[in-house]
Amino acid sequence: MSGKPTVVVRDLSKTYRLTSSGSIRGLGRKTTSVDALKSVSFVSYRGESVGILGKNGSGKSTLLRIIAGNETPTSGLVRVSTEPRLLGVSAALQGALTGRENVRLGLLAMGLHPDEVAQLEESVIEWADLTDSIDRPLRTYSSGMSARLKFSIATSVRAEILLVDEALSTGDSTFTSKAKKRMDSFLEESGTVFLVSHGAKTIQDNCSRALWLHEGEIIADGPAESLTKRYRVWSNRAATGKDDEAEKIIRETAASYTPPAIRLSSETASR
Ligand SMILES: Nc1ncnc2c1ncn2[C@@H]1O[C@H](COP(=O)(O)OP(=O)(O)OP(=O)(O)O)[C@@H](O)[C@H]1O
Repeated sequence: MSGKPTVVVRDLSKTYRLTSSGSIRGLGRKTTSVDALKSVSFVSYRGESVGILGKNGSGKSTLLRIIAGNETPTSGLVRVSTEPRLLGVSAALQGALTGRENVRLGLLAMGLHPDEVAQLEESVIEWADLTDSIDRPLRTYSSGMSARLKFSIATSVRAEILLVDEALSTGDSTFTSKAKKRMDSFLEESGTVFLVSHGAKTIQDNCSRALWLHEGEIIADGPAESLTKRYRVWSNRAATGKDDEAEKIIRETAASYTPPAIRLSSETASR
């Protein structure tokens, strides 16, 4: 990859510590910890669409939240070329407000001036294909309609780094292909898209590169086409109870992965 680096992640780890009241009268409170990410390293470049694959609880959303700056890592380094925009289907839109009010609120929340909001509003609604229902409360929308609206709001303003958490798997096929076009035009303008999914197909259809997270660690980083094929085989073995075979795939995949050695130009310069 010859483009400019957009996200640099080095030795990133995240441990959540949970305290529970373990016994009567709060005596013997227990602290447990979850290693959500373990020494994750990679560099993304302009023009790349990077899929983050992995089973439930493998650390995908945690990684995205840390890149977005919404969460602090326990250790490690994250550098971004510009402020990333995180687009997640679970992010807050207000059910009691109309679609239009949500568009305004969303755009204002993204830091736009009210004049810019007024200028963009109609195009956001049009892209989401919600002209007829835009003045209805959002809570009356189907999940596909909400996903379209959210995607339209979040992608209406250019960002060099776009982080998408599962949004594409919520819509119907028309929306999925529209969303893909929008992402492609974004990539043509030299952005980087990160897309989180447990669905190999979503990643295969939308990404050039994939990272496979397993229990908080990257076990593969490579072309989406070949990596998603391997992931599918693993996923099939795991789902059909062929645990030994699934485990073997994980072991072999992890064994052939070498984390990148990352040195920042500032570090090189100081030598
Ligand atoms: N705020 C939190 N407090 C405690 N544990 C957390 C928190 N957020 C995530 N975790 C734990 O960290 C691990 C990774 O979670 P994360 O949501 O990043 O995984 P994921 O791959 O995105 O999962 P899914 O595909 O189910 O959304 C899980 O074990 C999860 O329970």
